[in-house]
Amino acid sequence: MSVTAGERLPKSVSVIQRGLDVLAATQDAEGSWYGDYGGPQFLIPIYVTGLHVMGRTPEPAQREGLIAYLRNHQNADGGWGLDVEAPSQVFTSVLNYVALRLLGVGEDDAGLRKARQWFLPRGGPLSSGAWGKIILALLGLYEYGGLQPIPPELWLLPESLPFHPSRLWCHCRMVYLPMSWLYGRKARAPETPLLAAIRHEIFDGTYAQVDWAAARERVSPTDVFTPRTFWLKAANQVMYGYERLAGARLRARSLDFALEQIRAEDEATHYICIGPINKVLNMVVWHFVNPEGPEVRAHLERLPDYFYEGADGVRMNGYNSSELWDTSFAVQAVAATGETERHRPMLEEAARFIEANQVLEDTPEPQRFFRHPSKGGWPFSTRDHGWPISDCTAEGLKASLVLEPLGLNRVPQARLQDAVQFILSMQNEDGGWATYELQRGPKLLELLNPSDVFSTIMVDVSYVECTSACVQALAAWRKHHPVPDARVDQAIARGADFIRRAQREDGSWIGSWGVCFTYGTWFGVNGLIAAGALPEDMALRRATAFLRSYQRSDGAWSEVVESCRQARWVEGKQGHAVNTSWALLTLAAAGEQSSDAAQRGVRWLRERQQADGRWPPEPIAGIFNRTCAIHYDAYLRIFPVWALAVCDKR
Ligand SMILES: CC(C)=CCC[C@@H](C)[C@H]1CC[C@@]2(C)[C@@H]3CC[C@H]4C(C)(C)[C@@H](O)CC[C@@]45C[C@@]35CC[C@]12C
Repeated sequence: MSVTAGERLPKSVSVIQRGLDVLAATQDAEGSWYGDYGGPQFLIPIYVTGLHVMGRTPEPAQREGLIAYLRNHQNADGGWGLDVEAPSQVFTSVLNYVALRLLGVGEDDAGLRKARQWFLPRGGPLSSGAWGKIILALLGLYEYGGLQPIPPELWLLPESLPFHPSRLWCHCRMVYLPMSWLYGRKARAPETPLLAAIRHEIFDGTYAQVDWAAARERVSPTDVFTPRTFWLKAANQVMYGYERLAGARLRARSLDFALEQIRAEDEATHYICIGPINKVLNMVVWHFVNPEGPEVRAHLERLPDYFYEGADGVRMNGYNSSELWDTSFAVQAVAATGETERHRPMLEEAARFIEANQVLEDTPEPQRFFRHPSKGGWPFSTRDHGWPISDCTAEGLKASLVLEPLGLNRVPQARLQDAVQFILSMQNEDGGWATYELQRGPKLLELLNPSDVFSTIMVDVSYVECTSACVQALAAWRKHHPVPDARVDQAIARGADFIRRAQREDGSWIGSWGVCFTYGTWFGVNGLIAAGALPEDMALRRATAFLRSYQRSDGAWSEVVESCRQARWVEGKQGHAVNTSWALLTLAAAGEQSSDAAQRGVRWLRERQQADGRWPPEPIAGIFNRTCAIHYDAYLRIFPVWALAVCDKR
């Protein structure tokens, strides 16, 4: 049945109610939506390596689950990709091979034989992306002389230098911090017959003949997303030279400095750490410092925070959860349906979670440990994690303000004000907002990105998503708290300018943390509208025209991770409910909810719902650093309900 422009479809009541029932049924006891946050395929090997270096193995049940997971996600060609949907790379293939061997799978296992057949002809460890070599060096399966140098002395350089480590994006900084300590110590697991056997297997018996200096430069084309620049190669040359001369006293001082920073990170995050990589690496550092010490024990206790049991085995997640983020969106989605009385208990619980997870104080000595003040911010996951993010704070604030008129907000006014201050303190000079901190270094630092497989990891820069969320939150705050505040007004105006400048020629915005143009454009449009853009604004009209031009004949929208990698729209095989929801939310925000395009999308979304109230699984909708997909478990439960609610309002 075709729908003519302006014709209204019957209200999606039962579809929305079934969707809401699913949301209610899957809410956690703490009021959040806890779920899988997996996808990257380099986390389990880093974990297994860490344990092995420490002379430990996972508990038997976890061991079985990890093996199952790795087997389930081996590609048909024998390798493993950067994430579960990606084509094979040497980095993840060698590491997952080693992980399976350390977990007890035999060298003659058919899957492992196939893996060797995939990575050996491609150069094996010698042509792995950079992080693979570092992890192998820890196991003594690669020589430190074959790595790009990571001297801890970099930390002792004047902080005013544009490339001082404190200027790096905090994720990059926090991963390279323990790496620099381990590199500075040339830390290495004790040799065992198993490691000797694995070394023989992954080098096909050629380890003794390797030219390690040449190996530093080698990377398989499969692992290159960000080619090494002239500047990186030059910096590496300087650092190789330094490494040969490095004096013991300066090395010791820099190792102490790095260790102090590691301790600060551990304590500020209750040993969860900013992410799973530095979590494991920091733990390994402490193992080398004091294997029986309290730090190692504290780390071991918080390891479970990163694991999730799925039908495909035990997954290691990319964060300690996405709870605050998902809960904030869920609240806004439920509120949009208007079903707030029926779902009051669900909202009450969510409000409790949001209140309980705001960060209430700064970390100790923030300047000494290069931390932006945290008070008032919300993190992506939980308060214990301790790293607030601009847009998570914005969504936490928006959700609180949505709960307020329902009498359900539990965050006191003074703390809402703190959140506003936190957001204001995070605005960059270009008017936009980055993720965790102000932009600290020049964008040109990206020319020194040594990771091979990731892009945009060096500097925290302004993103349309973060900027839009902050503008929306400040605008919502201004409505809620109509006391004139020039700082808020200016911040909104500057944010809107940034969003306008970030719009692409074709009317879209590219997403950096979601796939891809539907995500970015949802943020771009909502940011402008929150800042006061009128329906006839050309930026909005161009954005909706862009979306309409990519609508499928069945009414849906569909994008895949390749969209982010290639920075151009790449269509999926079929419609995706999450992309369709973002597109519909955008059209509705721009006043086009009754359009033919929107109503065809609504129809597709409604028909796609299963009898159990869920939408069927679909490809991953999350992304980071342009290359790695990451799964947002709750998106399929939140966004379709939200989109149907706003597109079917009378
Ligand atoms: C250091 C590298 C290259 C890899 C480790 C992985 C992490 C960088 C990323 C894993 C989770 C991310 C994506 C995290 C998740 C939430 C987003 C967001 C949705 C809040 C977004 O709007 C702002 C950026 C995010 C914080 C993220 C940054 C990158 C990760 C930590």
